[in-house]
Amino acid sequence: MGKAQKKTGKGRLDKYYKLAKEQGYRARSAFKLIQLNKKYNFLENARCCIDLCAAPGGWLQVASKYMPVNSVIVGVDLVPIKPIPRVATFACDITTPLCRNLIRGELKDWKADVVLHDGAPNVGTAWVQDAYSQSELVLMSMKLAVEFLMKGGTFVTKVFRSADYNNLIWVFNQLFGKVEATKPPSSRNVSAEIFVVCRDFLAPKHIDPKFFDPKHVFKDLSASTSLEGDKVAANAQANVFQPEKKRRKRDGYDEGDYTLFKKANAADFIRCQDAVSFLGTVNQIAFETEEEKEWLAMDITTEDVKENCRDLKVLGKGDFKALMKWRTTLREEIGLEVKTKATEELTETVEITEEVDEETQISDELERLNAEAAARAKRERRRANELKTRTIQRMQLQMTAPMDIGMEQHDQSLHGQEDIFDLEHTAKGLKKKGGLSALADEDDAESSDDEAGGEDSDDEVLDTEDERERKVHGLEAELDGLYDAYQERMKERDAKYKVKEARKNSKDREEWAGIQKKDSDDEDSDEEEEEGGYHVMQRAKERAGESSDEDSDMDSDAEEDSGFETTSRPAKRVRTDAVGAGQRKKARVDVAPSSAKGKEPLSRNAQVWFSQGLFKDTGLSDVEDEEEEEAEGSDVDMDNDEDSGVDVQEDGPSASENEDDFEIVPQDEEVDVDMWDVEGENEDEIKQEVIRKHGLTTAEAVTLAQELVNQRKTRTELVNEGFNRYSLNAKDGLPSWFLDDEQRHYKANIPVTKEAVAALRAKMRALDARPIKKVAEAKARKKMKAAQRFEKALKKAEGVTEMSDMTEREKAKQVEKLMAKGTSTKKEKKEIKVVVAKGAHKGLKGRPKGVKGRYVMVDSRMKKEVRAQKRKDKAQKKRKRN
Ligand SMILES: C[S@@+](CC[C@H](N)C(=O)[O-])C[C@H]1O[C@@H](n2cnc3c(N)ncnc32)[C@H](O)[C@@H]1O
Repeated sequence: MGKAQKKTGKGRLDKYYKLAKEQGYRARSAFKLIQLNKKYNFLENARCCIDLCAAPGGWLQVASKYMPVNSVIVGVDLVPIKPIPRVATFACDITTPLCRNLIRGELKDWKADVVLHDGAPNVGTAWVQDAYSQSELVLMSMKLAVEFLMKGGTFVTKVFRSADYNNLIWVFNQLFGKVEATKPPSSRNVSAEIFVVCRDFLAPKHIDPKFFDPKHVFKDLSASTSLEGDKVAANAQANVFQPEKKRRKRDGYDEGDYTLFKKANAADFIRCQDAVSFLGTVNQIAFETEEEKEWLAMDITTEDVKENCRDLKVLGKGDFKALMKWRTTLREEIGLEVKTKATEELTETVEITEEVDEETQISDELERLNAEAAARAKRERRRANELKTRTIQRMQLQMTAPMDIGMEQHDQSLHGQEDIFDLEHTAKGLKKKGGLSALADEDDAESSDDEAGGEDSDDEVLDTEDERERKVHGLEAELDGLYDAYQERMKERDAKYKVKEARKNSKDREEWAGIQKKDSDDEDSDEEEEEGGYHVMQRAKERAGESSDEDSDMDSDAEEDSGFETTSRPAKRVRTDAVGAGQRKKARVDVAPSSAKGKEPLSRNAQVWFSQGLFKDTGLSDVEDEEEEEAEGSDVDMDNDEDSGVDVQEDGPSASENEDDFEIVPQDEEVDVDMWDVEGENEDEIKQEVIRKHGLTTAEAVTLAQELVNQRKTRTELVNEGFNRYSLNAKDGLPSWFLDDEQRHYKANIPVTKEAVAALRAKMRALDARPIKKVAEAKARKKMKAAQRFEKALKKAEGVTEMSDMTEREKAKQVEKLMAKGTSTKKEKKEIKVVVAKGAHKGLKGRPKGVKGRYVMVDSRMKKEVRAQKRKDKAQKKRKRN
């Protein structure tokens, strides 16, 4: 038995208890209604519902959730119900006329589509209604139901499988078209409750009042009582003599007695007529009264007897015999002489039983001798299977027999929400909360309760195991599929992800970790990553066709400045192809000087070094090669390019080939796996592409170049170092999520020198600092005009100094003025006054009085008159011509 299994109170903390807590239902019974509704769908279309015996309100919560908004929901119970939105509640006894009136007041003229009843008499409390048995309560609830139900309505009620059961069903059948009894999976097996769903209310005009009269409905009960009594006795005997075998109580529970545990007083046992039946029906004999306590203190009441009285359900044959002997002795002691006869009878019975036992023992022994080995093997097998089942249950939480949870496996009654009965999900949820073991334990308990089922469990377990394997495979496949789909979606939506992918691809192809530079540190590698991101971003943009004019400006700028001409050129080509033909021409003009400039920053040493044969293959000597290419290309394109004498662009098929050269090669796992296959023809091409593409644009490449230039490394060393522990990392058969994870966290420590990083940073900074082209042009224009003004001022100043009729002081002043004017960037605006000649001034020539500085004379009508005059002149000219 599991530790988490709280069996107190019928194992209250079961999965539905937990689910109810999780989902905010007030009672685990809410799931009973959910499951009933899932099966019969009576809530979805209901507009009015009455819940009789509704406290604490679990069913009301479900009704409120599943019924359409604005439906009328009324809940009644003896105890007050905490408010629930959209639900009217009141405390009342459903068997009283007051309750009827209250419901009527609440419903007004409405009729109910559904009446629910989950009532159970509050046995053991002081309520008046205790007098009512469950069956009577059901009958009362039905009485209310038929009063408020509309034709075709549904009545759901809980009944206990007692002797009244059939009578109740008969009555239901008289009033409803369809009557079905069902036990929802959430109803505990140990509970005798069953739910009857009565649909299609016939709404007869006249209902026989006898249908609601318990005396009438249950009238044949007493007749069957003696029969029942016999059955109970027989059952009890069976319980006593075969305590290890639980007999199912198929005849229902005794009226008002729905508990399994029974305690009786010792006096009852001693004084009862049928001690055997007594022992078969009672679980414990208690010594509570003074008299009984005296019996307890007597010598004949041995420790064994006391122990046996504590738990009668585990009595062995010897125990039983001892208990019966004790009873007989005690009866004699207390002088129950009148009963002596009966005692003798009973003693005889015991003796007979003893004889039967001896026979059974002999046959048992024989049986044991014959089948001992087989039985033991079977037992062991069963135990192993039980263990397996338990493990599987724990793993899957799928309930070995789906019927344990029944229809809820695909419960959609939660309106498209997560299926609470889909234990795959539920299990996960519970697992998180540590409820898994509790669930599994509960299942264990249930399975151990049901021992009879254990015999057939072999096949079941095997099936479950196969199923489990299949399930695990299925889940894995599903997970893979989901992961792929997730990646696809990420690619589609997330530009950043594209960039990351591109970076990943390029890194995969590089796989270079050869140079072990001691002064490299984490910071450097981080910087390298940062730097690499820019280029990857550019490449990703190019692939996605995102290049813009601004980008192209940046590129051209970059190229002008770059000391890494070889690498920036291919990027340029791709870009120029991407833009339109007109732009291409312009771009080519930009390229020409940059390529010429590009060589400058390479030191002589470097140039000499890169011109070696070694770099012919690696692409680091591409400067010259590409110049040659350009020369050839220019011949082809000369005709098209009027402005440019230089053309680095090849049109036609060869151009597109080149274009392909600079596209990111889709990541091919084979490339990684076969990377050291010397005979692989593609390998060199791929390498060349990588080199051409990256060249000295990455910090690693710069480091590598430095190492080579400074003769710290030879080619052989470089190649040897290429074989490292990372190079043999085969990726065959590994799931993609694992590879992705590795990609993210398992990084080769690529040594990068600080110098390399600094060089690339400086380059980036220079790029960032450069203004865009138009601004630069405007600035240049401004500068040029300033220079022109200055020159002009200088010339004027020279003229001033040469003047002989001016004093030196005057000359100095004049020159100063001129120079100030020449260097000033501000343009002086000449203020012109507009003077309207009015009155006496009209037609006057010369400066009008009181006006200083520049002025212009205007007439108030001048504009119109001038235009009119022009029109006239024009017309005259025309006439003359004609
Ligand atoms: C099992 S509970 C109902 C649980 C409820 N369906 C839920 O989901 O929360 C049974 C209820 O019946 C109520 N009850 C018993 N006899 C009653 C009566 N005569 N009138 C009204 N309520 C009664 C009890 O007070 C108790 O709250």
